[in-house]
Amino acid sequence: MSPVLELRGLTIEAATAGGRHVLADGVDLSLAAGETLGLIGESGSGKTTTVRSVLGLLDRNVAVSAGEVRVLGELIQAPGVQAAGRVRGRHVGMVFQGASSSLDPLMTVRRQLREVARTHLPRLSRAERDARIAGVIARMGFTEVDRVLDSFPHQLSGGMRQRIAIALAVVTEPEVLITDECTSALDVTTQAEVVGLLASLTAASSRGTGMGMVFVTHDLMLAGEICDRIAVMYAGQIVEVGAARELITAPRHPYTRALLAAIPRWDGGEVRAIDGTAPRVTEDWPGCRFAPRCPRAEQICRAGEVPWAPLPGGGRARCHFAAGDGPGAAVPASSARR
Ligand SMILES: Nc1ncnc2c1ncn2[C@@H]1O[C@H](COP(=O)(O)OP(=O)(O)OP(=O)(O)O)[C@@H](O)[C@H]1O
Repeated sequence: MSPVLELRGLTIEAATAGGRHVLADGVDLSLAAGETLGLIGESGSGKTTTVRSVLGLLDRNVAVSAGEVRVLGELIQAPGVQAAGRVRGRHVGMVFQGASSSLDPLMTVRRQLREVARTHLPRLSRAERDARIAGVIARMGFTEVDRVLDSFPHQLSGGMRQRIAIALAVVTEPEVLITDECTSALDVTTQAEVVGLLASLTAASSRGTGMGMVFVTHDLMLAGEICDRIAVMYAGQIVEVGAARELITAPRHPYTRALLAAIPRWDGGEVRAIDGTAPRVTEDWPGCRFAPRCPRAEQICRAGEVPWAPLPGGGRARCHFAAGDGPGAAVPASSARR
């Protein structure tokens, strides 16, 4: 089956006073119907820029300089092509961090949902749209549907508002849902509720509407819980992609391994912060971008473009040493010999 969302060689640049910066560099990703793809990486790695390009919501000084984005096979972003408006809201839904605070405080939930439905589902009758709206509120786990629909945002809790933000994104039954740190501002219990809800939406829709989800987060363990596959982004490049379980239990790229080592553990195991900071990338950056922070980097890593290495579990990693023996054994051949 063809992917619902496809990014091919997507390169996004920003024009700044300090010159051109590459915010996303040759990003290749695809999302199948009903699949949840995690996009993870440190702050500033380019996750938001990448997904905003799908929505056509890039800043004015930022543009796609190479590659393309397709939704349901249709070209919506490429150099000189900006057609995301054709799919945004109808075929691609979005939920951002703090999305609940972007609800209109002066409109009831029902009115806000009606506006979205009227804009994107003009062929449905009013009765059909209202039935769709009541249905989506029930799917969000609300039992008192009319009470919620007649509420103003301030009458609802933060977690309820976030569920309304999700309802607004999925009421059109989009084929693609993009969520960007949409649970970060919530307390742990509410976060668990919202994550469970998102998981149930894609699980249900994989039999029904086939909605695929891109789940942007800096939280690798959360991505592991909810995602089928995970793509790890570093300094504008995807450096490892694989099945979620495989990637977390047997990470191959040193950056993925470093991210895992930086997660606090219950068993008192050592937590290792990643030394240094991610670079801002200008146009010509030779070699592996993680090399300056990588404990295992060798001369070859700094020399030129690093090819993708296919991994045993079906994933791939952009590291010369990713195919080493054993789980996570992405070590240079010379170190391995020592
Ligand atoms: N309009 C802009 N002009 C110049 N640089 C920008 C612009 N927007 C973003 N950037 C830079 O692009 C890089 C990637 O930012 P982006 O927000 O995509 O990263 P992120 O991985 O989503 O980070 P976070 O998790 O903090 O949201 C950062 O270095 C950021 O400063």
